[in-house]
Amino acid sequence: MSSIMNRIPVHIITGFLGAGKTTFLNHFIKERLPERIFVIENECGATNVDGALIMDGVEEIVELSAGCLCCSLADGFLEILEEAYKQKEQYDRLIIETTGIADPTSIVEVFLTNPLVEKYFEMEQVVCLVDAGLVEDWLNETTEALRQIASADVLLVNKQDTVTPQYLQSLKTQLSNINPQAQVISGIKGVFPIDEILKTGVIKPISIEPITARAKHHHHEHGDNNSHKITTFTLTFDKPLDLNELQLDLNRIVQLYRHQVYRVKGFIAIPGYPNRVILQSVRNTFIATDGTPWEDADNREGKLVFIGRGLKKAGFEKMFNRHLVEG
Ligand SMILES: Nc1nc2c(ncn2[C@@H]2O[C@H](COP(=O)(O)OP(=O)(O)OP(=O)(O)O)[C@@H](O)[C@H]2O)c(=O)[nH]1
Repeated sequence: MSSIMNRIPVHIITGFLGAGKTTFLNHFIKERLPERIFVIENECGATNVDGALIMDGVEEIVELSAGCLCCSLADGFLEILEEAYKQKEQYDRLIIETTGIADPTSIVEVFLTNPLVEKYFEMEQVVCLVDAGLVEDWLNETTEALRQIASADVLLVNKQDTVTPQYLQSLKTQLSNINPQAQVISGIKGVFPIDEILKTGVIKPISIEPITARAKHHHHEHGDNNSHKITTFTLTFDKPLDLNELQLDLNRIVQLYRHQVYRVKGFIAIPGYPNRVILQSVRNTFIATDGTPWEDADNREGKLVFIGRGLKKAGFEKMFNRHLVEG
């Protein structure tokens, strides 16, 4: 138990090319002084410039330039984590800055599914920097930007000086519509409220409730009428689900729809179990974790938010409804 208590907090900073990740990282480090931060920088390609741009005040910067964290995670990353763990007395937090085209869920996956890594490190949140002026273009032209936005717990809309206040407002609404679970904050030059950001994170069971509650406000469809053809919808279940049966289908979803489903996250009730079961897709897997206990007064309703491209709610609804059981 004590090792769980002392796990090292991990934060992922992602965001499309040039969105302001390094600028934000420097702000983070400055704001948290005298805390010591261990930074893992991932550069895709031969030249590794980001490391040189990071300000003083970090305990250590490890640069991983052998390949994208997203595409060749394998050994290099685990070795770096092992090294980071050995030095754990020397710093307070671990921050991983991904490349501008990384899929951050591949990194999240390691922290949630590798038992050794999970024992020593605690995934706190995925922070995604968004370039206010360019993000619409990136969403139209790439899939990476959407994957990053879909997997984030916090969306930091940077470079607000490059757009009008009206546009900024509509962009923030659009981002909330895409990822209803994420907190959306706008700012400039990477300056964002770190304390507020550190409080977020839906991966931790305890915080799933308020965040899903926020999703209620955007509980409508953004399918074919959305210019990016991005679909976000929420399935609600008024009864418990048979997790064993469901698991087979969940795995089918992530295999069959892996190019379309970018994120699924939420919680369900299962018969006779006292806690919410948190379900989330992380890359090609579905992970079920323990959530907060149900209170007697709760009607055990489950909710799952789907984010992807061209997903049809009705089909998923039908599939899930097959697994509804009496509580
Ligand atoms: N106008 C404007 N420029 C900004 C702002 N924030 C950062 N920049 C500039 O945007 C450029 C990219 O910032 P970085 O922090 O290097 O972005 P990054 O996401 O780390 O970039 P990559 O690692 O190349 O993907 C730099 O020239 C920054 O000075 C902002 O709020 N407004």
